[in-house]
Amino acid sequence: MSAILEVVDLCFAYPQRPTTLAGVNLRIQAGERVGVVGPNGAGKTTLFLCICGVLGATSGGIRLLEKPIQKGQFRPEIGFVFQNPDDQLFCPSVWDDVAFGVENMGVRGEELAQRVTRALATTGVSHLADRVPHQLSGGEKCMVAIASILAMQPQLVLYDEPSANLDLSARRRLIEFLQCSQETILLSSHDLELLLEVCDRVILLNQGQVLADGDPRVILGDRTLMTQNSLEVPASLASIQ
Ligand SMILES: Nc1ncnc2c1ncn2[C@@H]1O[C@H](COP(=O)(O)OP(=O)(O)OP(=O)(O)O)[C@@H](O)[C@H]1O
Repeated sequence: MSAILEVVDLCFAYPQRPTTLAGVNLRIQAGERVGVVGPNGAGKTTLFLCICGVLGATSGGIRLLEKPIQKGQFRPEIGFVFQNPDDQLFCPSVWDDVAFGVENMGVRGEELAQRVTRALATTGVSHLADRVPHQLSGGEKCMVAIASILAMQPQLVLYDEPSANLDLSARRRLIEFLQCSQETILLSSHDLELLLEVCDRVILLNQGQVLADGDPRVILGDRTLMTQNSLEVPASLASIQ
């Protein structure tokens, strides 16, 4: 079966810095929901920035839908939801923000309106369409930022710490949304309980290398592996051991 995303021997170093990604290999099939865990500085965000072409690999390669990712080249098949929605929302209204990326793809008129309407409905924020983005709550901004990506109809969505700064009910809405979402997902988070609820596979990254790849309950429940990598077994798994 062909992969939607293939990362082969990916290495990356920031200028004048030691290697951040040291030979990452990853193969993701369409429809998978893959969590990425690892301690601070493990290279999770850097990996995402390479996958979406913001950073160029030092060596190795990335293929999305069998076509190589090239630095700086816009690929609408991939969407990146930033950790901080304020980095993503800058228009005078929510509607404009959700329309922005789609318009840049050259979509206009009825199709543009339909895509924005659908993305707002899918993320449960249709009622916010006329609001000023920077006046929204953290949870509202998070869902609007996701809507702005979904409107571009990506096949693979990268979520970088999507539950950071969300209260319990906003986090719950996010989990329910992710559980029903149709796209292939790569989701980096320190919220291991969220990963257990959403993901069917987890990758453990540390010092720029994939140290484990498999069933979330097996990997996140492995006390030795977790401790060695400055992580903790999530409470829901610790209680059943
Ligand atoms: N723009 C940059 N220039 C130089 N070094 C950077 C840059 N961005 C990140 N780094 C370094 O690269 C390493 C990996 O950072 P990265 O943000 O990818 O880790 P992370 O796993 O996402 O961490 P966290 O869980 O804390 O968000 C860190 O040592 C970090 O200091």
